[in-house]
Amino acid sequence: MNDSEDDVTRGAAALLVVPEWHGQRLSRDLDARAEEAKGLALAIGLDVVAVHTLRLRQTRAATLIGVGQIEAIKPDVVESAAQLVIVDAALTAIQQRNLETEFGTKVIDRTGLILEIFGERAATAEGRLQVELAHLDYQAGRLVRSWTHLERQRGGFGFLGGPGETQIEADRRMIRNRMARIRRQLDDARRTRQLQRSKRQRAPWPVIALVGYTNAGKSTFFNRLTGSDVMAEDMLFATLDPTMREIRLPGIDKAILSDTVGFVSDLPTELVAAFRATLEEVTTADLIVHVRDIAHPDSDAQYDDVRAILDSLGVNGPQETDGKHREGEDDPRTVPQIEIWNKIDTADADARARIEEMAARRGDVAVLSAVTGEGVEAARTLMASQLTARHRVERIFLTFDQGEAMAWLHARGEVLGDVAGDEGHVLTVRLDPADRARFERLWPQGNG
Ligand SMILES: Nc1nc2c(ncn2[C@@H]2O[C@H](COP(=O)(O)OP(=O)(O)OP(=O)(O)O)[C@@H](O)[C@H]2O)c(=O)[nH]1
Ligand SMILES: [Mg+2]
Repeated sequence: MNDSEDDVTRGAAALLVVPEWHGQRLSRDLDARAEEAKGLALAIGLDVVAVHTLRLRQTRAATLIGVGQIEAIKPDVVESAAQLVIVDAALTAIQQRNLETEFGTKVIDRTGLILEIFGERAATAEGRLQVELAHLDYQAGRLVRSWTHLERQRGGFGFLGGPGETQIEADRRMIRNRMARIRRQLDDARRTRQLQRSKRQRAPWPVIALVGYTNAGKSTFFNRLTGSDVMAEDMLFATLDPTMREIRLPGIDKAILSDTVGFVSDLPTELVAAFRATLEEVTTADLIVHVRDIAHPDSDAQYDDVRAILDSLGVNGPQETDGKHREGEDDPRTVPQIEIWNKIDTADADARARIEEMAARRGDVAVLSAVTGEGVEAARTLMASQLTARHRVERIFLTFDQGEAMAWLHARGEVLGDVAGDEGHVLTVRLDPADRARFERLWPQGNG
């Protein structure tokens, strides 16, 4: 095995292998997949010097890809002076090791790559713990020498140079202990966050969460709406930790807009939990805005990936077979959703006409360009109308000393009437059913 892997860092030359085999991710275009994988590599500063897309008739247990294909790639590894080979698939520990021997370089798979990015991007203490946990989980299954942020951080676990049994056992124990400690720390962090969130729920402002596939343009749209300057780049996973800002919408004085981590297909299972925790904000949002790169060749496949994650978060409500949004759904866990079909400026005239026609048939879609600003006003109006669409008119009695509840109702709903009696007010308020329930929790009616 090659011994130079510790030098593999940012700027390293990488050769990318994108295999495809029957029954796997057929919804995606192989070239688009190669582009995405390149984007992932770029996101941690690797320099992709060569790309090999492969069609496999069957996968090989020892190396995933075929012997002939390995032989075909080998000379290119040498010629391109690649220090690293990235395989855009999930490799077993054995496959990874065998390929490293064949190529004489480090080999990482898609999971390893995404873990690297998350490791580099996680900015909060909790985010870092989650990523480390995912990384340890991944490591535990493959106690071989490997290139990981963990090693870079802690100077290695001693996987170097084919460790003996005892060394591996010791490493395993160390990993288990560390994982247990992280889980405890994460539990603490989660409790703190829940506390903070329940405080925030008292705040009367509606929360809008932007979600979407990585690079769809969430941060660009966010910046346009908020006039702020969140990192928006042609880079996958530019945003990892959620960012929140106040915005104004037509008829809504104040709402909180939250930018979130981008989704990606085949998210490593080890990372799904970390990913979900990052997205917890989304589950308590008043409106989910799904930002899509509508001109991307894999736009539909990306849509399905995002919907699947939203399903797993439980925000899509009871599932219908056609996967369409439900109209007038009252399940309190269901968060209303709209779609932003972004990057319309990059579509050619024909595609644009088709896209606009499709959007016109739906009441929950806004077509726009976050870069040129075209369509953004209409999107703001759509967001505002969706926030108020489910509202019902309610009558609520408040005693004179319930000033805080009164202010909450004024901010959160639309007060249509206020009749003062001997003991208090009877307010006629247009309110979202979810807010009605929230109000009931905050100020239970009947005790005051
Ligand atoms: N042409 C065009 N480019 C856009 C548009 N919106 C965003 N982009 C570009 O797409 C790239 C990604 O934009 P971001 O806003 O960072 O995307 P994101 O969804 O926040 O990505 P992650 O944070 O990585 O998940 C950037 O290069 C943007 O300039 C658009 O409407 N038109
Ligand atoms: Mg972003």
